[in-house]
Amino acid sequence: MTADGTAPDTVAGVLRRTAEDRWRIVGLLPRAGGPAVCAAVVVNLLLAAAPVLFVVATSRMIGWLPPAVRDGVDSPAFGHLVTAFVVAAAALSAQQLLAQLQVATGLLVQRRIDGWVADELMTAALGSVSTTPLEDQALLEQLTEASREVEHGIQSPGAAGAGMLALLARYGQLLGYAVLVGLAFAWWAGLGLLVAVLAFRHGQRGGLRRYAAIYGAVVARVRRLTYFRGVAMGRPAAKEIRIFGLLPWLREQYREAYLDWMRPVWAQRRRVYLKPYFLYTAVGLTALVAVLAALGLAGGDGQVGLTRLALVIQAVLAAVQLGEFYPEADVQTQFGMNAYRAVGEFRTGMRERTSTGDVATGPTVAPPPGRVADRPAGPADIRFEAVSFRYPHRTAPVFTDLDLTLPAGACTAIVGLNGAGKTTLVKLLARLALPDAGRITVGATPIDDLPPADWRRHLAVIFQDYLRYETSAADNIALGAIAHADDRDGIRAAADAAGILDALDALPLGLDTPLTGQLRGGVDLSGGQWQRVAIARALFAIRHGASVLVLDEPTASLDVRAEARFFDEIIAATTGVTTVLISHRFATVRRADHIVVLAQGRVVEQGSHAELLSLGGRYARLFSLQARRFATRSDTDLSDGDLSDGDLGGGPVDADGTPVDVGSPRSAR
Ligand SMILES: Nc1ncnc2c1ncn2[C@@H]1O[C@H](COP(=O)(O)OP(=O)(O)OP(=O)(O)O)[C@@H](O)[C@H]1O
Repeated sequence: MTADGTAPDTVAGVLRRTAEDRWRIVGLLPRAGGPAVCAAVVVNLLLAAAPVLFVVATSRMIGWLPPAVRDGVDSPAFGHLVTAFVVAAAALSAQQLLAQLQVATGLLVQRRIDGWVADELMTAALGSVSTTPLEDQALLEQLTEASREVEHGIQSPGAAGAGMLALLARYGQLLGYAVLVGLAFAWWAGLGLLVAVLAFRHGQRGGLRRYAAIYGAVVARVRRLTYFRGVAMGRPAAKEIRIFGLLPWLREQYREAYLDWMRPVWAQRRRVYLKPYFLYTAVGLTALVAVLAALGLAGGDGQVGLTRLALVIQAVLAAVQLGEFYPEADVQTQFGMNAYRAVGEFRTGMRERTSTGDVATGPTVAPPPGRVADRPAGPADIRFEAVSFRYPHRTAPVFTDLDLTLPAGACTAIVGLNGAGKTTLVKLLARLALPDAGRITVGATPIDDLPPADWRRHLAVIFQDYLRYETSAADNIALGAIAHADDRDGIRAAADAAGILDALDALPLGLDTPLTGQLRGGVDLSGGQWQRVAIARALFAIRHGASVLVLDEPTASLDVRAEARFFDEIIAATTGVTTVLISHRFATVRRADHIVVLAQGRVVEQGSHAELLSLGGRYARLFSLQARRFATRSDTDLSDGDLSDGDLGGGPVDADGTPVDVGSPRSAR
């Protein structure tokens, strides 16, 4: 049952939902702007009138033809014939011109509506403080469906709006023909014609509506299809596909995904299209035959003159053609309405899944340059107090009563096995996920009390899966503090601190080079160079007021020398900034002021590198495991002295593999 209690498959239910969907699209029209919509309405009404006028004029031509032939070129009948011809020709030409104008005004309306809907969609998608609602697969499917149509603009809400306006031309025409038949012959015949054509139309359009419903029910399966197509044709996977010879496998996966998607649609096609089509065609034909039979009888009896006979026959034939599929409106309105329904459902879904504290308040854009965001006074410790958190649809919590302090102005390294919750900790800190229990405070202030946008302006976070923006190198750095994008010196300084300035300067357009191989004149970077650009982005944010730096696996792609110098070159540039460093690499971790070991959703050990080693616990075991591995490798494989100093492992070790602590804590640098 639907919300209004109407069973979805009853005629009333279908009519009601169709009317609601259409009304929603009509409600979108003002978004295209009054003048554009008015122009489109006028064009479509004229496009309705022109063919009707053509039928009238050509019928008059037929009527005047016998007397004109009989009386010669100087006769008034010939004059009427010429006038009718000119009107018919003008109506025909106008029709051609108006068809072009219909496309142009339709596109304008479509683009404006789609722009507005895309905006709505983005606002809804970013409307929650946390990213948790977007972990919900049902919601993600709605977002995918809605954004796909809006993006492609073929079956989008905007196309539906333009399609609705185009229907004015078709139904206006139909009404015109029915009125002509009514005036020239009989009103019951005009009505009969209307019924016949609408029955044909219903057979066509209803089939499309049912088809769209079946298609909509399996649309989630398109995702797999799109995924395999993307993998097969996209650049990122090109190497692996070749190396592992995956083309046959991919082809098979694609074929299976396609069949999985289309099979239910094919299975039902006959039911939804063919049977109703025959039914409504039979009804339409009956009504049509009745009208034409009555006309034939009246014509035979001499009750209807030549002009009127020609008029009615032409009107009926032209009207019958309107019982067909409308390429300029039908698919657009049907699928565009579905897309807009998906937008609405996504918005509602976001609202429902967004708890009260999860609604973004305040501006989400960066403040103008010069305006310092409200900030907690002075550097302050950040505390996780009895924080519990579990992802939706997961049974096991990531954290249970987590207590943790990130000391102000110090560098805290977070260590733990895969899946221990390190990245989740950062999401909680950035309010991209909200605790189920407990709280996070900065100084004495719970971060929940700060407007999310303001709190996030204090953070410079580079996640493991940081973004590689397809824009210039300078922009890639400036996006850390977008309001200061014109601070060219700052961008250069951040790039320099991240050790990437020379490489960027050497690009064809220097810092203005687009960082992508997909654009002409663009250049792609290596993984390590990208990582440095991302680090530079965070440093730029720090330069413009962020006071908490979070780097998730910042040295994962750095070469051995760069990793060894990471602290001296990068972390040194952020003295006094509260820094959180997540890393599996002890050469990076060991120099942090404070090290926290996470396991089973809690802090199991914490202290300095030396303290944790002397504790002989989990950290010491992990450290010596990594150090021993590399000590063995350095004995046998590595002859380069540079590599043995601060390499991928824990640094120097003594003869039996026990790590030797030579790393200076950050506070002592
Ligand atoms: N979006 C998500 N939805 C559901 N579960 C998730 C999600 N992200 C992470 N998890 C789960 O939460 C737990 C912690 O993940 P998290 O990414 O925080 O670990 P991590 O310590 O950063 O791991 P790694 O060292 O591999 O990066 C894992 O069990 C993971 O499977």
